[in-house]
Amino acid sequence: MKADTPIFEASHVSLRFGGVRALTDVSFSIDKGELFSIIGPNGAGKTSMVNCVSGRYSPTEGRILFKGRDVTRMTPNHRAEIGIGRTFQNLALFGHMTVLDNIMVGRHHLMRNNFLSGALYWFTGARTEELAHRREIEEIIDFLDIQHVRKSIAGTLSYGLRKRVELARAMALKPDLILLDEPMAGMNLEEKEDMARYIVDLNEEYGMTVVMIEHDMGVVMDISHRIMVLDFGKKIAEGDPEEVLANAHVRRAYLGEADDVVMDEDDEAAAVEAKTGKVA
Ligand SMILES: Nc1ncnc2c1ncn2[C@@H]1O[C@H](COP(=O)(O)OP(=O)(O)OP(=O)(O)O)[C@@H](O)[C@H]1O
Repeated sequence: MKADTPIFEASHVSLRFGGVRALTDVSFSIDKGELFSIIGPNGAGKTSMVNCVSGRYSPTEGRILFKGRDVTRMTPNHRAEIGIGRTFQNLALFGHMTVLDNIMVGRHHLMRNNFLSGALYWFTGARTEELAHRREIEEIIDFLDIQHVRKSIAGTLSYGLRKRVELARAMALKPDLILLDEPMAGMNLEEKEDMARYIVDLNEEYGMTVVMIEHDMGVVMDISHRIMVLDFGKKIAEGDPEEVLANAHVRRAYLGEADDVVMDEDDEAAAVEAKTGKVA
């Protein structure tokens, strides 16, 4: 990858579900080290976009590039292997397993050796590998302040702590790009503040590029370097927090403010579609 190649690029991405247009011709790019947020009203296409990045959905049209490589048709597992990690809007932890085991699950693909393979374990370097692996996991556990619950069963923890464990699992994959789907959802103010700090630190200290969907505008404006705004599946604005806040399209989409932006025919059609689920 050339030094100036963006770590991620979406080029003219459209996504349809039958007659519903979830995304229409969305293009954007993210530089290595950015903390990039995607915002927009309900149904704007944020989750659809993130799913196109993670590989859960394949765009109907357009291309997805990661580190300069075309990954448009690559499976989510393969994308995870090359450095795209994610958390989910709804928690996806194994509730009956311990915190530690949940985090280890995230790491399996990184391990060259199967460390359960008996005698080979001692002679193949698997043991050294496992020790290094454990050390890194413990570092992440310390980083997210979850030492005190490492042996607890995940399903018994508070919601805020479970969100943190889920973040630990995604971080354990050592992704270059981490997708955070509503990391503050359902949290109280204190939990939100903690989570915001962890996200800034994982971006700055671990050097992970972050793509975040979040409904809490205070947090988004506070920690994002750049923000893309979607409305009815289209990109309506992109820029730093100040630019986005000052943008007339955004004010209308969020606050219902009248402005001098006139909807074109496609916008009207998308609006009808979003309300009725039918292509106009
Ligand atoms: N699997 C699906 N099948 C059919 N339609 C879908 C599917 N996923 C999303 N959509 C539709 O695509 C549009 C965009 O949805 P999406 O979930 O991406 O929006 P969002 O911005 O993430 O919304 P929210 O903030 O409510 O989570 C909506 O009209 C939605 O109903």
